Amino acid sequence: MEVGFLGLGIMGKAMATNLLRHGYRVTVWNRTLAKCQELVALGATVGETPAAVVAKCRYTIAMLSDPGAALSVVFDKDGVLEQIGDGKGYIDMSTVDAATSSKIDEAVKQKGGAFVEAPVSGSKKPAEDGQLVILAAGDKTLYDEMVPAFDVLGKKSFFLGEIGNGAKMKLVVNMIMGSMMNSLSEGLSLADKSGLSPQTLLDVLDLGAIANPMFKLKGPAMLQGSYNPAFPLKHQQKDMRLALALGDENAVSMPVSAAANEAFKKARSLGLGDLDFSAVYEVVKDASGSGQA
Ligand SMILES: NC(=O)C1=CN([C@@H]2O[C@H](COP(=O)(O)OP(=O)(O)OC[C@H]3O[C@@H](n4cnc5c(N)ncnc54)[C@H](OP(=O)(O)O)[C@@H]3O)[C@@H](O)[C@H]2O)C=CC1
Ligand SMILES: O=CC(=O)O
Repeated sequence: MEVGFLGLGIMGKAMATNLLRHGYRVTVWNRTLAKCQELVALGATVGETPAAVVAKCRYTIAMLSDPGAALSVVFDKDGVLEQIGDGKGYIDMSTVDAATSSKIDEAVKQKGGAFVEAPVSGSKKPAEDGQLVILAAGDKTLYDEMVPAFDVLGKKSFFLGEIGNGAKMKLVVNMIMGSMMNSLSEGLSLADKSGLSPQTLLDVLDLGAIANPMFKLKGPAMLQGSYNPAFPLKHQQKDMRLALALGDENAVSMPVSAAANEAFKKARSLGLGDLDFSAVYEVVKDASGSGQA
């Protein structure tokens, strides 16, 4: 099967690599074209523009940073819309809001193509290991055709019905994750400030009812001040912002998430946006007046 892949950031690179390893023929495009070379070394071919990739491939997957990028790759000159049409499918796996997905869906359908939104839960390592959780919605026929590829990329796919449901599910999940990261940061700060060992706190957490892979993976690195980006903080803040907008639309009060969003915003303003989202700890530590963690 030949697939196109647009966007070779942290996630896209790992996902396209997995497809190549599983025997897919993959044509890649990235805004910064030089990033395609690593994939070429693994057997990919390069399309010069999103339109060129769609012209060549029956199915094209996108994994882009945010709503602006997702829209630009579809609607701008040399974009997806120029070549999408009958018999072609477009699958956007970026984390965006439902309105962005709907705009893309309508435009692709108007041209005779099919569209599935399929954001993913799981970060760099699950992407490398083909262990993502895929939250798909939209055209069911295209979804069914993509299941073999989704099975390479992930450990489980959910089909959630109409367009927008995948985007909304992803935003709810990441809203919870962002709040949990803030809560962990406050806990580590409080432990430190009150004379406890933050590492012992992590050990205690790991044995109890709120043990989870995120605390286990990120906690020790946070104590080292090590924030090599798996999930960039700027993307987590984008997800908090979009989730809060969804809460606004539905008149759902979310004070915990709103406070977490402020901490991520503050971290961005301090230039931490390209670090891992766990770098929000630096902001929480400062706000609590905590010393060394
Ligand atoms: N990292 C993670 O753990 C996870 C991320 N996600 C989501 O997946 C998506 C990708 O994340 P990730 O790979 O980490 O992000 P990166 O920041 O590593 O990569 C972003 C990609 O988007 C491209 N891009 C950005 N702006 C534009 C634009 N205006 N036009 C065209 N291309 C653009 C970048 O191109 P260029 O190389 O030229 O900058 C790059 O290919 C995001 O929506 C994120 O929220 C979902 C689950 C986990
Ligand atoms: O969107 C990020 C993730 O870890 O999932």
